[in-house]
Amino acid sequence: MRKAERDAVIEHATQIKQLVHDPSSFLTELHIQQQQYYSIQWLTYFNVLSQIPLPPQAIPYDTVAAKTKVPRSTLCSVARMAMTTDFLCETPDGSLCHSDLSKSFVVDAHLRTQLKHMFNATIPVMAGLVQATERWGHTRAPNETAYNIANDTNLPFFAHLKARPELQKNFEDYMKSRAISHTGSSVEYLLDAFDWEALGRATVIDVGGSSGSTAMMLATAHPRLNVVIQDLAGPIASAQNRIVTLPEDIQCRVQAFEHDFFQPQPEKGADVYLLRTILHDWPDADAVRILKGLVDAMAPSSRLLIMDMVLPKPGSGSLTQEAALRQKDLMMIGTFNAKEREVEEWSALLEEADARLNIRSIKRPAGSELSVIEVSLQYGKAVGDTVNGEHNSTL
Ligand SMILES: C[S@@+](CC[C@H](N)C(=O)[O-])C[C@H]1O[C@@H](n2cnc3c(N)ncnc32)[C@H](O)[C@@H]1O
Repeated sequence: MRKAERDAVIEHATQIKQLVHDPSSFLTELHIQQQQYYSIQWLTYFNVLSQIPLPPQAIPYDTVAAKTKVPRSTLCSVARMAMTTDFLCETPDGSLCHSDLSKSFVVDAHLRTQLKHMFNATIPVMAGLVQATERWGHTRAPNETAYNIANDTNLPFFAHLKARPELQKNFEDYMKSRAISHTGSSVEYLLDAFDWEALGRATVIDVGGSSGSTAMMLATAHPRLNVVIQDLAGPIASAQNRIVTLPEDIQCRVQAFEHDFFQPQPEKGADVYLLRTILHDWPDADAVRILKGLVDAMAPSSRLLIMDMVLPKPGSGSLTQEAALRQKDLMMIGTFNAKEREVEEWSALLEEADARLNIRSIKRPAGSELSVIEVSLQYGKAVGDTVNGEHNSTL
C-alpha cells in the first residue's frame, strides 16, 4: 500500500475510534498503550527479538528464556502483550515467532536504530518534562531542559554529545537512519521541493549537515552540484569517512569542513544555503543568530532553503499527521527549550533576522513531515511563485 493511502486509512480509523470512545475506554486504551510500549522496550532490552528465528520458523518460550536469561513467565506475558499490537506472534503449538512487523526490526538496521533511539533517548526526555518545568519554569536556557534531567548533566545537548562520543555516534546513526529510511523524513523529499536542475552548475552549503546524508544524496542526484557539508568536528570526521567511499565522480563534488554556525559563514555568495532540521533545535534568539550569519554571506541571487516542520493549526488537518509533528515539537522543547514553528512564527523569525529575508514558497512534498521554505534576500514581497503543491500553503 502506498504511504498516502496508508496514512488515510490510519487517519480514518483514528477518527472513528475517537467518535466511539468514552472516558473509561479512553483510560483503558492509555493503560494498554503504555504497557505495549514498555513490553516492546523490555523485549528489545533483553535482546529477545534477535533470538527468535525468522519466519516461518518458531522457537519454544523455554529456549528463548534460557538464552536471554529472563523468567519464562514474564517473557510469556510481555510477548503476549506485544502481540496485541501485531508485534510478534505465537504458533498454534505455543512457540514464539516473528510477525512481519517485529521481523522488520531484526532485518532492518535503520529501523532497529530508530527503535533503540526512542527507548534510550526520546522517551526518557519526555519523562523528564514534568520535573524540568517544575524546576525551571519559563527558562529558555539550553541546559535547563528535560534532557538535562534525563541525562543528569549540566551541559546543553550538543556539548553533552561532544563530551560523550558514544552518544554522539548514536545520534549521528539515528539522524542517518531517519534520513535514509524514515518514511516521513527521508532526505529524498528535498529533491521534489526545489528546482535543483534550474541552478545549473552550483554550490550548495549544507549548514549543520551532520555526517552528510543530504549532501551525498544531492550530489548523486544532480551531477552539476558541488555540496559543502559544514558541522562540528565529530560529524565532520564521520562525513569525511563516508565521502571517501563514494564513487569518484561524486566524491570530487562533496566536501566536509568543520564550521560553527554561530561564527561568520566563510563560504560567501553560494547558490544555496541549506538548513535542514537545524533551526528547530534552537530558541528564537539563537535561530536569529544563525540566520544573521547566513544573511551576511548571501548574494542577492543566493537561496536559503529551510527544511523543517511547519506546524499546522490545531485540528486543521489530519490528526495523525498533526500528532506526528507535535511529537517533534515536544522533543524540541524537552531537549533544547526550542520548538517547531507555525508559518507565522517562521515569517516573524526571518523578519527578525533581516527584513530583506523573503519567503518565496513553502512546499511540503506528499508524504513528507518536513516542508521546504525557500527564502531569498530582497526588499518587498515576492509574488507569483508562492505555491504549495498538493501540500503547500500560500502566504
Ligand atoms: C538535528 S541535526 C540535523 C542534521 C542534518 N542537517 C540533517 O538534516 O540530518 C543538527 C545538526 O546540527 C549540528 N550542530 C549543532 N550545533 C552546531 C554548531 N554550533 N555549528 C555547526 N553545527 C552544529 C549537529 O552536530 C547536528 O549534526
